[in-house]
Amino acid sequence: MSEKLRIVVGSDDAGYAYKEALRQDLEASGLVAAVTDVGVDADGLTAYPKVAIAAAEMVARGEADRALLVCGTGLGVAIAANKVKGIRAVTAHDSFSVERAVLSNNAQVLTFGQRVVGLELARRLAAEWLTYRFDEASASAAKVALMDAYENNQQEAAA
Ligand SMILES: O=C(CO)[C@H](O)COP(=O)(O)O
Repeated sequence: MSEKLRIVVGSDDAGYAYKEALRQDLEASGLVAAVTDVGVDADGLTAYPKVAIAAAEMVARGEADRALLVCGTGLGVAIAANKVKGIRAVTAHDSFSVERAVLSNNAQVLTFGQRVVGLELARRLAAEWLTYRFDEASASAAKVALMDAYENNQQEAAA
């Protein structure tokens, strides 16, 4: 068994119910070292970019290994998380994409849309997601490195 992951979960109000269900699944799985919930709470109205950026920054700082984020479509939280340096966030609502998000793209952030995907499928996809680990020795690693290199050069040019 691979090392257990530290996972941060978050949502806006449109993703709250799924975020709660997924957090409970993660906590009960026995496959996760720690689950951190960055909100929202039941009556929370925090805009999705704030929650997504808070979660992605935890991953970028090395305080969590991955983030699982939910909004209405999954798209807004992915876009916001991708603004954080070093973060690769994807929306994926099918099993193959969830697998490739980790194995091809080394994405640390997976997002779901509560208004798009059924709860039971989201729960199953999250369970599958936990089992994958990126292989730094794989052929995909050089492709991911190209994205990192572009991002790092952009940062240097802006400095
Ligand atoms: O899905 C969302 C963003 O991608 C969010 O839950 C709702 O955003 P809104 O349509 O701008 O309210």
